Formats: sequence, C-alpha cells, structure tokens
Amino acid sequence: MKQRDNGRENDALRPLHLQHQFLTTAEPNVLIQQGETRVLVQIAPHAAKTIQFDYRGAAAVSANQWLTQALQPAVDFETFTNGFTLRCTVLQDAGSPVTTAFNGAFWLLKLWAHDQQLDKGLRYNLVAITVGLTDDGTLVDLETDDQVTTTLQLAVSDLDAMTALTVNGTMAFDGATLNQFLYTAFQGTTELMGQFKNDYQKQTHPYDTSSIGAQTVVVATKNMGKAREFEKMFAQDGITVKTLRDFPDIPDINETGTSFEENARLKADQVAHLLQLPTLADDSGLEVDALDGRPGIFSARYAGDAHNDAANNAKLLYELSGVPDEKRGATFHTTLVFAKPDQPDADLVVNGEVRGRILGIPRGDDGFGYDPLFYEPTLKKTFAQMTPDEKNQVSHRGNAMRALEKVWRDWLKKN
Ligand SMILES: O=c1nc[nH]c2c1ncn2[C@H]1C[C@H](O)[C@@H](COP(=O)(O)OP(=O)(O)OP(=O)(O)O)O1
Ligand SMILES: [Mg+2]
Repeated sequence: MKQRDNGRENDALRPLHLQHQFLTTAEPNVLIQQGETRVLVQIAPHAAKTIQFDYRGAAAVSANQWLTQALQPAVDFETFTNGFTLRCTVLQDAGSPVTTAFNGAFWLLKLWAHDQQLDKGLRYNLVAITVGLTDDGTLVDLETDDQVTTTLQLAVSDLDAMTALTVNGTMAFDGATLNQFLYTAFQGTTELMGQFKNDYQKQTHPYDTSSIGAQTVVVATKNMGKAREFEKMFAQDGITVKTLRDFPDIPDINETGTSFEENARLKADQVAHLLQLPTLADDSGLEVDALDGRPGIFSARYAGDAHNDAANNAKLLYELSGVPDEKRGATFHTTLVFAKPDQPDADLVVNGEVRGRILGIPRGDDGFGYDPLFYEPTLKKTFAQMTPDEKNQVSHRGNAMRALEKVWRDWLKKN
C-alpha cells in the first residue's frame, strides 16, 4: 500500500481516541481525537423535540447543516421524550473536523440514550469519514497535509445506508472513479464502526465477564476467608465461584447501611449492576452480649478503617477484659443477599447465625477474622481449630448457605 509523506498508509485510518467526561461537569461530554484533530462534544437536552447542532469551527453554517442531515434519519422521536443540542467545539483542526465532530456527537448521543434506557431512540449506528481523490488514487480519513483534488464527506450506517454525502472538488471524474472512491470510503467506515462499537461496549459493560458460565456464581466479596468458604460450599454442587478479586477494576463499595441486610444489598445490587450478572453478597459480623451487640455491622472496621483482623481481635479482648466466662456469649451473624441486575425489589435475602463464646486468648491457626476467639460449644473448638468442613457444618455462613440452597435456583429462574 502506498504511503503518505508522514508514513500513514493511504487506506489507514487516523488513530482514534475518546476521552469520556473530559469536562467534569454534569452534562455528558466527550473529547474525540482523530489524528491531531480534536473536538469537544457536549450534549444539552431541551424541551422541544428537535435536533440542533452548535458547531464551533470554520464554516459553521454549512457544518451544522451537514451534521443535522447526517444524524436526523437515525433518530426516532417517538422514543425520545425531548430534544437536544449537540455542541461541537473544534479545539484543534488538523483535517476532517466536521466528520470527527459527527462521530463524537453520534456516539455521545448513543451513550446518553443508553443511560436513560432510550436505546431504541437511535435506529442504527452511524460513522462519518472524509476521503480524498488524488491524481493517482484515493486517500482515506483526510488530514490537513493530504494533497487531494476532490473530497467526499459521508455518513454511513451499519445497515449500509448513507445519510449524508457531499462531494467537493476541482476535478471531473467518471462513475468508475466514484465507485472506487466509495469502496475506499466504506472500508474506512467499516473499520471505524468497529472501533466505536468496541468503545461503546467498554463504556456500557466495562468488565470482562466472558469467563462466567451457567455453573458460576459471582460473590461480591473481597474477603478471601469468606471466598474460600463459599468455594467449598458451592463446589459440592459443581459450581465455581468468582469474587471481586477477579474484577479488580470494580470500585470499592461503601458499606453505609445501618443493618447487615442493607449492607449486603448494597454490595449485591451494585456489583450485579456493574457486571450485569446475578450476584451474591455476604455481610456478617460478631454481636457480643457484654458489648450490647457490638461490633455488629462494624466488625470489619472495629479497630479502624484499615480492616485489620489482628487489631480487631486485640480490641475485642481489651473491651472484654475482666468479663467472666459466663458473660462472654456472642452471636456470629450472616445475611446473604442474591441480586439480579437492576431489580433490587427481587433481592433474595437469607440469614444464618451461630451462638458461641469469646475466649480470653486466641486458639487455633486456621480461618480468618475473629475465628481464633470464637469458641463453638457443640464441637468444643474455636472456628480457627476446625477443618473447613467442620466450620461450615455449624457456622453462621454455613447455616445461611443451607437456607439459600433451598431457594436460590428457583429464584434465579423467575424472570
Ligand atoms: O466466619 C467468620 N469468621 C471470622 N470472622 C468473620 C466471619 N464472618 C465474618 N467475620 C468478620 C470479618 C469481618 O471483620 C466482619 C465482616 O465484615 P464484612 O463487611 O461482612 O466483610 P469484609 O469487609 O471482610 O468483606 P466484604 O465486605 O468484601 O465481603 O466480620
Ligand atoms: Mg466489608
């Protein structure tokens, strides 16, 4: 393939880069860069059901006409409840600013429609491109330096319909040349369409869930002690577990609730939404009689936000110093919430508890959290002295899982 002076092949696209919410204002915006051309696109809804472009760059009047013409056929105003203005500010013009503006505007509009669950408002996807004719061939996705005699500016849908086509130039050409011209343009738009669809996919489903099959359950926990217990319990049914360690990009969830259930719902609902998958969450803690139920929902943060098991245990021993054995009773509690994406009213909630006693010194090396201090009277051991199977037989989490086991498959099948 022939190359331009700057090394870019004649049929190669300018590199595309999108920076979503480039401005940290509330209104949706994107900075689109194609090559060295940069356009900031902002969207502002208005009451009248009209599309307006507010193009800020050279030859704004004809640009606005072209942009409106290219977009109009894709928009279904039966779906949209209002109209919008797409402001396109050309920050740097190194060629093809109008088609670059169009691309930013269309794909910003698509994301905005998706956020409002108005996806149907756009009938198909569009991309725009500028191609040029030289004395010895065609150039795709023009930059300022490209020496061409004629340019073609077009918007193409993924249904192969053109919504706008403009030819500008100084050279007479025949039908065969026009066909070659169009062929070059369509190759470019097909590739560009793929790039925009990839970006859209990342914006709307940013997490890779391709490894999650029907026999997998997502558990919204970062606690590896919990994760090991869930893995063992689900393995009996041939189910594998994925946790938040498998999705390190999911932001931390603030446990701002005032009950185990509220916190478990927060974790399950948010992760189900982000992954668009059913998600299980566990909120648990230790309720100590002599401390009026503390640390309770604050068990993880008992000795500070760092979530340090050793510090939490030390604080618990300190708070109970001098309390006699018969007054050291405690309950371990778990609330499990299974959530479906974007259906918080459908959350499945179960609980599990176990009674025990807080020892004066830790015993055992296994387990996690408060396990070495929690003595369970039927097996006569602390949780940290039990095998994983023994702990699951008697623990709060095991009891909650047995309650869940009875109902979750039927719940999952319901719409
Ligand atoms: O069987 C257990 N054996 C010992 N300790 C336990 C157990 N079950 C809960 N715990 C303790 C750990 C933590 O200090 C708190 C739970 O806090 P909780 O917010 O539910 O869990 P977490 O922050 O460790 O992980 P995540 O929220 O990511 O699931 O209670
Ligand atoms: Mg937590």
